[in-house]
Amino acid sequence: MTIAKILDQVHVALPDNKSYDIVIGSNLLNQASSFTPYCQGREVLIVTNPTVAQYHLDSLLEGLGSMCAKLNVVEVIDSEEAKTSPYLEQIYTTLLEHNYSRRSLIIAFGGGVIGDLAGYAAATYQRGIEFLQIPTTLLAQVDSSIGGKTAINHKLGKNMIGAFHQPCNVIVDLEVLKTLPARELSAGLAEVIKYGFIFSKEFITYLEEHLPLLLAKDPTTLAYTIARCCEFKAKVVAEDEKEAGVRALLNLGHTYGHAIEAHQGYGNWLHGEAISTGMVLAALTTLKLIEQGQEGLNFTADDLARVKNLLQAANLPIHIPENMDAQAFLKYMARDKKNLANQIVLVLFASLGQAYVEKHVSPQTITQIIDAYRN
Ligand SMILES: NC(=O)c1ccc[n+]([C@@H]2O[C@H](COP(=O)([O-])OP(=O)(O)OC[C@H]3O[C@@H](n4cnc5c(N)ncnc54)[C@H](O)[C@@H]3O)[C@@H](O)[C@H]2O)c1
Ligand SMILES: O=C(O)C(=O)C[C@@H](O)[C@H](O)[C@H](O)COP(=O)(O)O
Ligand SMILES: [Zn+2]
Repeated sequence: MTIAKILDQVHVALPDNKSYDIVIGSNLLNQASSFTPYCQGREVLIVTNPTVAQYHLDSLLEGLGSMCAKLNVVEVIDSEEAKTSPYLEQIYTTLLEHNYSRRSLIIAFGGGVIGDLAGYAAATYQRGIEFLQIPTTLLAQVDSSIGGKTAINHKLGKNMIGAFHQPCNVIVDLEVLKTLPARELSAGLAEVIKYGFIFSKEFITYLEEHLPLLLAKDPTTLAYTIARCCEFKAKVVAEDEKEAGVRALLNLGHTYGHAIEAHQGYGNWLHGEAISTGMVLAALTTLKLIEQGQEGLNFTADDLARVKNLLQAANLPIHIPENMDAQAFLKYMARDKKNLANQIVLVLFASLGQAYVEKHVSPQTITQIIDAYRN
């Protein structure tokens, strides 16, 4: 058996006994029982999909051994479409058919789609049961498995039906990334790069220098990068669990990006791809506000070029889909969860490596930005 190794551990500090650890390491799955106490003697349901199951389920089942009092697996379809009611229903039905109780535990074993769906099932089944995150994509390891945002989509808007429900533990096994397709790795890198844009110019420079190693899945570089991202997210979630303030910064690029995902049909643009273009639009919005005379912003055309270059180096799109005009964006942006009384709220660049929440961008300005970038 390959030896399991813990490489890092990040604590998410929350009130009301909701704190938990993110355990980062290699070969953790097939010795899972050693790294999480939460399955011992519990009735456990693993929620996954056929792709993840094909590659990694045997390993996890081996790792859980006989520690669970009951263990079943439910596989939903492998698609963003899984974040809809029929698949939530599939999980509830499995739980009920096997008499799972309030003391039972759900394991979300997959990417962000599985995490959001299984997390929402856990938040709502019998008014809420515990769940454990075992994220298997880069995106899920650095972002979606942490912080307790769980949701399904609505055709009129992304993640519109959901709940804040924190996991009891997050187990990040770097080994699973070996089977992750290149396009999905790049989508995860969009959220990695996002942390640099929001919180740290030094991290941007690190990513500019280490992107080839990340794309080559170099284990040391991946481990360092994932741990730094988990730290960024853990800190902001600890400060503002339910997005009353600073947590909104994690939405950089998402107001534009979610509009792209919904308009294109969920899954056609990957989430990371949509927010890549969304972050370029956020940068263009900052530049537009500076042009309009807004003070206190320190962002230049050279910074925009760095934003675009880094995203492109990660093989991410930076252009608007051809079939989307400003009206198409505004239709979805008007329903964004951050909005206040009919005012679109955007997360923009205060400078390169520092984001802020902007409450005063008009639909006319957004139209000008999109029209200019399309041509
Ligand atoms: N809750 C949050 O805070 C949060 C944060 C960011 C994104 N999200 C959500 O996460 C979703 C995107 O997540 P994602 O990018 O992980 O996509 P995903 O869950 O669809 O996974 C991407 C693809 O990779 C496959 N896959 C997963 N692990 C694999 C592995 N180890 N090897 C091979 N293939 C593997 C999946 O089956 C899928 O086909 C979106 O719905 C987005 O809205 C949520
Ligand atoms: O954790 C957060 O907070 C985030 O905003 C992380 C985002 O990367 C993620 O895509 C999240 O699901 C978006 O949340 P939403 O509230 O805009 O749906
Ligand atoms: Zn995101």
